[in-house]
Amino acid sequence: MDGSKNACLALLAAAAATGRHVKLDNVPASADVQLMLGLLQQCGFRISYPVGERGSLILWPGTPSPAHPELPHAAFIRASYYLVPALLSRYGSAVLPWPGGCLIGERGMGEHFRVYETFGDSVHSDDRHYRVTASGRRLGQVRLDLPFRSRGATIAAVLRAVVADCRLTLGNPNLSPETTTVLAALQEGGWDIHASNEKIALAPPPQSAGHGLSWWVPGDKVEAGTLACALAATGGTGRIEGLHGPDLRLLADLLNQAGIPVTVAPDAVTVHPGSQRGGRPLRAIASLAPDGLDADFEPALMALALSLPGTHLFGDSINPGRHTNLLPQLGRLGARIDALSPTQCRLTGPQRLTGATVEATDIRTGSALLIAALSARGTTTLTGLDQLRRGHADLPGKLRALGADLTELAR
Ligand SMILES: CC(=O)N[C@H]1[C@@H](OP(=O)(O)OP(=O)(O)OC[C@H]2O[C@@H](n3ccc(=O)[nH]c3=O)[C@H](O)[C@@H]2O)O[C@H](CO)[C@@H](O)[C@@H]1O
Ligand SMILES: C=C(OP(=O)(O)O)C(=O)O
Repeated sequence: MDGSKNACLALLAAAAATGRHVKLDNVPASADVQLMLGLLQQCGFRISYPVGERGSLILWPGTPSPAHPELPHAAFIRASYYLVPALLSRYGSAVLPWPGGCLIGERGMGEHFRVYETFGDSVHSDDRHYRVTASGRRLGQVRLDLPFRSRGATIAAVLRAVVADCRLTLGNPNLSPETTTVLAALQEGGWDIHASNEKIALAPPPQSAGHGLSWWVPGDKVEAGTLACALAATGGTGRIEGLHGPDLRLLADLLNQAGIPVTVAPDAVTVHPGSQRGGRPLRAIASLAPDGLDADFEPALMALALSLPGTHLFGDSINPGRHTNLLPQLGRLGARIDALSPTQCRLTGPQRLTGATVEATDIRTGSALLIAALSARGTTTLTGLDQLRRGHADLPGKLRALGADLTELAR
């Protein structure tokens, strides 16, 4: 299993915010991570790759570029928003194009802006860019409550407190594995952090000049979940290693309830042989609530459900354009799915799918289509591989390792 793209992007921004030398291991070779590294270099951060250590890099502050660079490529990834704190610390302001990433509906930034304003920063935007300007005021303690548990806004608040060298009390935080990975990394650097579902309380290290750090990108839970669903959809068995097992707990519970025996170890998940009969229908509703289903698991579960008996229910109101992307593509394979609303749908399985040409319109639509294609009769051609490559180092290669008959036609 490669490292998680979404955890890695947050860790890279956290490393930049600390201003220290950080060695990062298990960095996935995904396009979004490469793009983030390029953005950091444009701001003067230096990166070296230790010889013979695949997936490792060392990031250090280098010399800031004399002026805030134009960062047009930041428009291609959602996680460029994580760079604001490091840019504020380098240049006193952060000017970035509106973030991109998966086109899965309206993806606001208002909570990020409210975070910065609570720190005393001013925010201005036009139709192409947003600009955050640091107040320059010395802060002792910042308190705020998020209205909903945004992962991006939670990490933004934490990293803003890191560069302000101040205390933070953040109510109603997001504590997804991507967030707790950043919190654990900062704890290693001396930040005093207490996190619960009610709040994150953070205090800076006693001395600001700190030692170098060594962090590990956790295995990609979404990639592992995708592989587990692919195994389950094809009646296969296999063990997926190199992940943080608890990150797969909820997905494993859903599969077990659906009659697919799955066990979770501290660093692996195993899909066992078993019949899919007698299981309960899947109910996969994405949620930002503590212990809610991560939205990025839902498309793979939908693809799996097409091979499972029963009437299954799905919802993702966090990413309101997800179903708009996914349902028509699954439809090209012959899937019959009832859209109950733009963000909720129902399907009855098992269904016979037939190979066709389909498009990975976003990362998780691409992986769901690979799962559906593996259980379809005939050959499926998947286009839009750049989306898959944004999120994964080599998802097709891992599916091949599990026995999939899958060839990449062109790079
Ligand atoms: C790089 C990364 O980790 N991306 C993940 C992150 O995206 P994303 O950054 O969208 O996730 P957040 O949890 O921060 O936000 C969820 C949703 O809340 C809304 N919102 C968020 C912030 C804000 O300031 N204003 C606002 O309106 C947006 O519609 C957004 O789509 O979490 C999503 C939901 O789990 C995942 O699908 C994405 O894979
Ligand atoms: C939605 C995703 O990514 P991003 O937020 O970077 O667009 C994803 O990883 O599935």
